[in-house]
Amino acid sequence: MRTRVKVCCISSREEARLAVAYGADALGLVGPMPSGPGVLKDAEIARIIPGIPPPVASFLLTSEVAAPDIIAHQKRVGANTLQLVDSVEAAACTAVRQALPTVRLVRVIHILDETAVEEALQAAEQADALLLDSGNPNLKVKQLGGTGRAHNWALSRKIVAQATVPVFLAGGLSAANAARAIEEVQPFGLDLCSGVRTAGQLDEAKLNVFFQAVYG
Ligand SMILES: O=C(O)c1ccccc1N[C@@H]1O[C@H](COP(=O)(O)O)[C@@H](O)[C@H]1O
Repeated sequence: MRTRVKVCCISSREEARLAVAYGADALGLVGPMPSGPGVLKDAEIARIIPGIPPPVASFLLTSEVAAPDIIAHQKRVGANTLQLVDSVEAAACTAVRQALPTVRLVRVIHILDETAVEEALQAAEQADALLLDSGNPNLKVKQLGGTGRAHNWALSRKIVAQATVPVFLAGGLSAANAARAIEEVQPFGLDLCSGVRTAGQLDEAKLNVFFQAVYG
């Protein structure tokens, strides 16, 4: 199976074009967050999304947790996929699905310890895909992604082996560890932000070596 790639923290139409040119299957646009390097204003996200060609998916990363707020966020920007980076109740996910039946839901699980395995398998019941990242929602200023850190991939492997939906692996990925991540975790897709950036900008040379590492 071909490993899909999502390039996150897209900050302009030019970055979107570059990531798609190298083979990105999905682009991530980061809405307001308590922390992280890739945050954009909703108006900027709404300007970038119409430039993303089909069939490339547009993921809106939202830190909203209440159904009306998640729905309103999607409507402001028009993404076809919602990446829920914080902990969202099952009932809220059901309400979002009912209100936005054509929008895909990707639920993020931050891999802190073994309890993440059960959390992920339960979250999969209200998700089109899971995304395993390395944030820490328990901190005073929450980290909900974009940390540049890898987590315990043995736990991610357990989730991939048992999940009923596709699983993306994120957190500290780059050309240096992409092949090992694919071999050890066998995810549906890889998702990365800082590993293809230099001084915050999408770096074509890093994109090139990353895609070579993934596809050879
Ligand atoms: O990048 C951010 O600013 C961000 C903020 C809050 C939640 C998620 C965020 N980005 C996501 O984090 C992963 C991993 O980032 P990295 O590769 O470790 O730098 C990234 O792919 C985005 O999905």
